[in-house]
Order: sequence, then structure tokens, then C-alpha cells
Amino acid sequence: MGEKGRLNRVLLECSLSDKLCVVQEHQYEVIIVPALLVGGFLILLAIILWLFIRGQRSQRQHPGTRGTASVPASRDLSQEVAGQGEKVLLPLKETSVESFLRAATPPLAKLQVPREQLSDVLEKIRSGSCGTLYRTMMATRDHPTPKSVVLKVLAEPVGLQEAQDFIGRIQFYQYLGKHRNLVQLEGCCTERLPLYMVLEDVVPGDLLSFLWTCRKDVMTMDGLLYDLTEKQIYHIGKQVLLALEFLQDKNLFHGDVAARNILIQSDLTVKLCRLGLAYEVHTQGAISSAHTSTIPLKWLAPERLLLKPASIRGDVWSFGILLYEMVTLGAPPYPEVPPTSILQYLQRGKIMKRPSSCTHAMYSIMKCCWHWSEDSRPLPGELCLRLEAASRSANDKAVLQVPELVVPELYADVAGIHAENLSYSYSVL
Ligand SMILES: Nc1ncnc2c1ncn2[C@@H]1O[C@H](COP(=O)(O)OP(=O)(O)OP(=O)(O)O)[C@@H](O)[C@H]1O
Repeated sequence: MGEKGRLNRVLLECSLSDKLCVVQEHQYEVIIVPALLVGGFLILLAIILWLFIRGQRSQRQHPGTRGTASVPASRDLSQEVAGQGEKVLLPLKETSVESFLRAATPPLAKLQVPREQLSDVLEKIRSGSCGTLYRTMMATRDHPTPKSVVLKVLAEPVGLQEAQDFIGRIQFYQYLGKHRNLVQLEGCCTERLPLYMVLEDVVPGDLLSFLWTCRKDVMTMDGLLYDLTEKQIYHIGKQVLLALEFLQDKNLFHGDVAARNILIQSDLTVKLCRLGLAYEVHTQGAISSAHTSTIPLKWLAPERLLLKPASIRGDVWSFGILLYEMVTLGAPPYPEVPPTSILQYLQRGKIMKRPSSCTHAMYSIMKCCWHWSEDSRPLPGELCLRLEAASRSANDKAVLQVPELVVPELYADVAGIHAENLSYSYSVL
């Protein structure tokens, strides 16, 4: 009945004189329904697009919780305050050093050392690449007497970039965590300038000075016996390899393994320092060519001399040179080769001859570090096993002796090092 009535109404709208009578049945449905469908589809599409863009943005702000060990090609540390696996956001667009420090300091709260706990009396150790190093005393709650620490002070005037880099290095120590054979960060002062890193003091200091002092008629100093046996060389070497393995586990490498960058304690515990290059690998995925050119050539693996990408196997090459340094009590490597000719020397297939004080067992370990092809060199863990095996039959009685004393300036010349880059606590007298 309803349908018939509607048709009649439509027909009534036509007069008898009309030649053409258009029946307008369903005209609204034909226009409105598709329009609604298209409109709805467009709204849905816009919502999906908005959700997608929002998802992408939040992903970019929270770069995932994949293993902290991985090293992306490039990473902005101002975004990442890395306690092991822990990520905290810092504002990226700081305009002044003060506002940057205000934002960067709270995540480092646990490390902050009240400045009044540090003595005003500073003894300069040397100028480092990112600040001057001083020895000073620090009062702590745990110790009844103040203890000696090393302060790394960022040189002023401090720009935003220098401040970010310095804080980045502190965060890097946090990221690394503690290892017995890496120099330890004890704290920092970052709430205002000047910026300090507080490092553990490793006494007597660098291994190169220790080796040179072993040449002298010194028996003991600061509780350290200035005698070195073959077995002790393996003991020191193994500790360096443990530190390298620790870095390797984090997809890092050291980049400048050498006696001058190793600190030794009176109980013969050694610690790798100069972690600036590892920090660069952490933040940029590689060592910049500007820095490569500052590393003494005689310690570098061929691939690094050829400016190819560096890796932990380059550290293994340098470790072989370190063994040579120890067994010769700090002689410069390749004494007969000018530093700038070292690449041609190696390209001719030459390596250093066995020093007279070096056993065949130790020399064969050096040689396996000096394979031209990186893949033929052992990794730190494998090398550690070889050292352990050799150590079992190593001489623990014969003290290594070299009669000539070292003249640091001459050494620097032959080794291809700027004398000011040697932080030796050694004198010929
Ligand atoms: N904790 C320490 N105790 C004693 N001496 C140290 C200590 N830390 C560093 N040194 C001495 O200062 C030198 C510079 O060390 P440091 O690790 O600070 O390097 P750096 O020049 O600042 O470079 P990098 O940018 O690689 O950190 C070392 O070779 C070492 O002789």
C-alpha cells in the first residue's frame, strides 16, 4: 500500500500536457548514500593516517629497548643518558651551556660529588685531549681520611658543544659500567662550570714509565717492585685482553692500545685509560680520520695505516706491540724504521724481529697478532687462552734487564710520538 501510494504521488506531479514526465523516485538515495560512503571513507583514511604519523613520531622519540651493546652508525648522546639499558630523554635544543647543564645534571645525580669534598690543592698530571688532569684529595663518607683521585677538568671557555661532549663522556663511563681493568669514573661535578670528572687514581701511574723505571737500579717504590719477569708480562697482558674483551662485548674497541695508555698499580693490576676513541666508536660508529691522524703510527695495524675501518682486531695488532714494549722494558717499536715509513715496511711483509729478551713462545704470540690479514689474527678471548697456556711454563725468576736508560725526548722521536703526549713520571737522573 505504502509503495503504491508513493508512486501515485510522484505521477501526480506530472501534468497531462507534459511530453516527458521524469519519475524522480529514489533521487535522494542515489546522491546522498554514495556521498556519505565517500565522506566516511575519507574520514577513516584521515584517522588511519594520523594514527600512523603519531606512531612514527613516538618511535623516533623512544628508540627501542634493543640491547645497549649494539652500536648504531650514528647516535646522539644528548638523547641518551645510559645507565645500563636505561634511557632518559634530554632536551635536544639547548641554547646555553647553563640550560644544558640544568637539564643534563639530574640524570647524573648519583654521580655528583659536592665540590667542597674536593681539595683546592691540585697537582697537574698532564693536559689530556678533552681537559687537564690533576691529582687531588677527595673526602668521602666511607673513608675516615680523604683519598687521592684524578680530576679531569674541562678547559674554559666552554661552548655548548664542549659541554655536551664532556657530559657524553661521563655518560659513556656510566654505559660501560665497572671493569677491574678499565680506569673507573668515581663521580662528577656538572651542575655548573667548571666541569669535573672524578676518576680513580691509579698509582704509580702509566705502564711506560714503570717499564723505564725497571731499567734503573730501583728495587721498590710506593710498594711496587720494579722488577719484571716473563710470567708477570703474561699477567699484565691477560688483564689488558680482559679489558679489550669487555669492550668487544659492547661492539667497541680501544683504538690506541700502548704502554703509555695503560695504568699500573702496586699489586700489578693494570687498567686501560684513554677511552676517548672508544667513546667516539660508541657515538659515531667509527674513529674519525681527524683522530686517527693523532695516533702514533708504529702501534697501528696495516688496515688503519691504510685508513680502512678499524676493529677490535686492530687492537690485537697493537697488543702485539705492547708485548714488545714490555719485554724490551719500553723500547720504541721498529727502532730502525722512521715512523712515516712504517706502512711501506709492513707492505714489504716485514715485522719486528724477536728481541733478545723475548722467548720463542712469547714471540710466536706477537707474530700471531701481526698477521697482515685481520681475520687471521685471534680475538682477545682466544689470545687470552694462549697467554694463559704460555704463562704456565714461563720464567718467574729471571728479571728482565736492559742496561741503557731512556731519554724521553729521543724515545718520542723514534717512536713517532709528540713528547708532550707522554705523561711520564720518569727522569734519567
Ligand atoms: N686515573 C688516572 N690515574 C693516573 N693517571 C692517569 C689517570 N687517568 C689518566 N692518566 C694519565 O693521563 C693520560 C691521559 O689519560 P686520559 O685517559 O684522560 O686521556 P685523554 O688524553 O683525556 O684522552 P681521551 O680523550 O682518550 O680520554 C694517561 O695516558 C695517563 O698517563
